[in-house]
This record gives sequence, C-alpha cells and structure tokens, in this order.
Amino acid sequence: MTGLRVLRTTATAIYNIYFHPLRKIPGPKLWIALPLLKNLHMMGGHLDFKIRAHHEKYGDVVRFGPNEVGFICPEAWKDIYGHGHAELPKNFPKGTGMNDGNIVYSNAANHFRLRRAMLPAFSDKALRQQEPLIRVYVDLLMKRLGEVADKGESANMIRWYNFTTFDLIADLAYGEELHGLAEGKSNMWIENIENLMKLMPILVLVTISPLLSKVLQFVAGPKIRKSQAKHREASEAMAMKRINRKEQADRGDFMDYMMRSRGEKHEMTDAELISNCDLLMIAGSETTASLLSGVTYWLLKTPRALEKVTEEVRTMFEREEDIDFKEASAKLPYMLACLDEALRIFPSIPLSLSRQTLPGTATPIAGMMIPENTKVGVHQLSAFHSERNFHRAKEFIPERWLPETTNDPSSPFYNDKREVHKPFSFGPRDCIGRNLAYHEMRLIMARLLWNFDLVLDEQSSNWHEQKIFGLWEKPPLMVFVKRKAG
Ligand code: HEM
Repeated sequence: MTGLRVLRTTATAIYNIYFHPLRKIPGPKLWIALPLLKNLHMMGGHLDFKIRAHHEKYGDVVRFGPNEVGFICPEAWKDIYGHGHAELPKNFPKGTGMNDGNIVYSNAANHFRLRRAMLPAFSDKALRQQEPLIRVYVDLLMKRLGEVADKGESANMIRWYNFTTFDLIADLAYGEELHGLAEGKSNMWIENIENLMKLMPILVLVTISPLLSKVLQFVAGPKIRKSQAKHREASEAMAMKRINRKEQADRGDFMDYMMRSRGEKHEMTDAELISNCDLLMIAGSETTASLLSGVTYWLLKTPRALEKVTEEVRTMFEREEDIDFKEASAKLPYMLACLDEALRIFPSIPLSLSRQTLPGTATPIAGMMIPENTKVGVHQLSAFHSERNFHRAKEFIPERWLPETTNDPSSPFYNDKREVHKPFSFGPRDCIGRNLAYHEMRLIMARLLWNFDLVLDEQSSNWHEQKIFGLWEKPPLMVFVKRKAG
C-alpha cells in the first residue's frame, strides 16, 4: 500500500515537473513535486517570506505548485483582478466555503448587488456624517495616551490602535460602544483573531493529514463550534438591536446607509446586514490598526522621517481642533507619503488574494497564456518588496511617493513601479473602505504627533522581524509616548 502511494506520488511529481502545461514557468521544483512543503512553511509563519525569496530568485512570474502561479508585475493586477474581463473566481482556503450573504464570499451576481447596497455607506457624504462619530474615539485615544505619558511607562501601541479602530467601527456598524478605549476591554473580534493566530500552526497541520483533522474534530470540534455559535449569536443580537433602534435611523453610519437599500432591487436582508456588519468589524479594524502599528514602528526606526512628518503636522496646524478629515488630507502630503510607504513595507494583507483561471479557456496574464483552473494572484509582500519594482525596496523611504520625486527624472525613485502598489486590491472587489481608512489613519497619526513625542522602547527594536500567519503576527509594539515639549 505504502509502496503504491510512493509510486503514485513520484509519478505525479514527475508529470508535474516535466509534462504539466505550466512546466515552462520557473519555480521551486521541490514545492511543485511536494506541495505539502508549503504548508510546513505556513505552519512556521515563514511562507510569505519564502515566496518573496522565490520571486527574487525566479522573477516576476513564478510557479509555486502544480497548479499555482504568482505574479509581481503591475500588469497582473488588471489581468487577474481588474474590470473589462470575466471575473476570475476567488479561491478560498479549504473549509471556508462560499457564503453568498457576505460581500467577500459572494458570487459575482450577489456581489454586484451587495456592493451597490454598501457603497453609499462609504461615500463622501457618509464620511462627513461619520467624522464626528469617529472623532469621539480619537479624542479618547489622545486622553488615554496622555494618562500613559504621565505614568512614564511605555505603551503597547498594538492594543491602543486595536481598541481605537474596533471601538469606532463597532459604533459605525452597530451604534454601540465596545468600551475598549474607555475600559481597556478586549472584544470578541480581537479575541477571535488572537485565537486564530495562536491556532494557525495546528490548523495548517490538520490540512496536511486527514487523520489529524479527524482527531482535531473529535477533541476540539465541539468547543470550536460552540464558540462560533456564541459569536454568531452575539453579533446577530447587536445587529438586530441596531436595525430596530429607530432613534438611530438617520445617523449616517454603516447600518443607516445599508438599510437605505430597503425596498430597492438591491436591498439587503436582515441576514445579510448581520453577516456584513460582522465582516466590517474585521475588514475595517484589524487592517487599519495593523497599518497604524506599521507606520509608527517604521517612523520610529527612521528618525529623519519622524522629524519631518512631526514638523509638518505641527507647522500646518495652529490648533489641535483644526485637524480634521478635510484639512488633514489637504495639508499633510508627507504624512500621506509615510502611510503609503508603510502600506508598501508592511502591507496589512501581505499575501496573495488567490483567484482561479476560468475553465475551458486560457487566460492572458501579464503577456502569458495561463491554462484553465490555475490558481493565480499577486503576492503583495513580494511585489512591494521587490527591487524589480522599487529602488532600495527594503528601506522605509516616504520620499518615493512625493510628487517632486515622481515627477523628477533625475530621482533614483523616478522609475519605481508605483502601479504595482495596490494594498487595497484592485477592480470590482477592491477595498470599499479605502477612503475611510486613509482619513482615519491620517487623523489618528496627525493627532498623535501633534500631542506626543514618540520613542521606541528598546525591547521592540526588531519588531519588524515577525512571522505571518495570513496576517502579521504583531507582537507588542512598545513605545514611550511623552507629552510634546513646550
Ligand atoms: C489599511 C486599511 C485597509 C486595507 C489595507 C484594506 C485592504 C483590503 C483588501 C486588500 C481587500 C480585498 C479583499 C479580497 O479581495 O478578498 C479589501 C476588501 C474590503 N475591505 Fe478593506 N482594507 C482596509 C480598510 C478597510 C476599512 C476601514 C473597511 C470598512 C470599514 C474595509 C472594508 C472592506 C470590505 C467590505 C471589503 C470587501 C469588498 C468587496 O468584496 O467588494 N476595509 N480591503
């Protein structure tokens, strides 16, 4: 039996390497022969760095498995994710099937309807209504960090940013406070992410072995199902409460706008509102908090940039109250460059959003014909860190995004392939919350730098050396916040 299995694995490996339609695309032969090796790297949190190294070795187009090709050139975004051709369906990890009520998991037709119903919640008009709701939490963050500053201790910025973004998205989605900032209380979404990160190596291990999967189902299955049911129940109760709270009807928050679809062809059902609010909690909070921690760390590691952005904030505004969405976006070009550079060097979603080529036909991607049913994607970490795309790619250099650089042929960054930098993805399924995210990040960072001088605690001096389990591991980021002098 074992002999037969070895024979079959060997024959498949030989076919995949020497006879498969993708055989001409370069890539690590071991991974093509033994796809499980990738899972082992995933378990260790190293997979995305290995992928990056393979792109460095093999080039813009790399075959990572029997049926899998990764790209890091700008044209691939349009061909894989863009408008103007049939949508390449998403590839979901095993065990997470399609859920048509949820915008991320929906099929093309449902996605179109849900996106139409959700888009108004992210319009400029909605953002103007949401700003005062968001400001409450930014004020509170400043107050709480002031208390930390007075104690003279270093603060774990991961927690503070998480509290802020989760508090404010919960308010926009459910019209309810989570009391993260006020009471230092965690919440079920943060706990879910933390648990998932801890469990990731085990979850990957069970995908390798059906036997281990059965053992895990037996040992932990009931507990996992119970905790999922509890989460569903709690988030459903919060959403239903908001749906029925008439006094919050014209609040301008996510729920208000999504409920305006009622009575229209694209209306969202209660079940869809529940599912998408739950999604917005994760999609809108973890991503933004992650970037805030990334930009904070890289600024602290790059004193020249920290000095420049702090000076920009403190000279462009006379009073803290004047820092708002509109003024911050008009007056802080260097801050925007810092955020973009952080999104490049520490992208919130560092991996490849995997798609599958359509059956029955080859798909043109970046000038190549990719056979049917191939997993394809742009791996963000590899694309953004590649010297093929960016000069001094591994360094945090916000200047590369400034108009005076992008328009100056004598600048070494002039030829950076900025079009490859799409941390919010691209096309019909790109990030719906991009503008909100930029406003939020700009406001929080501007207020932070207005109020405080920041110093990295020695213990976090190598914070960027961290693992990726789908998301960045994000160990504590310890920073001394000191009230600004004078
Ligand atoms: C730095 C912050 C953010 C980053 C880097 C980011 C990135 C992304 C990316 C890469 C996608 C595509 C995911 C996929 O194809 O599966 C996405 C989708 C999405 N994002 Fe964001 N996001 C951020 C903030 C936000 C915020 C603030 C919200 C809302 C409050 C939000 C809501 C969504 C939603 C609903 C989708 C699904 C869109 C669709 O399928 O049509 N995101 N985001």
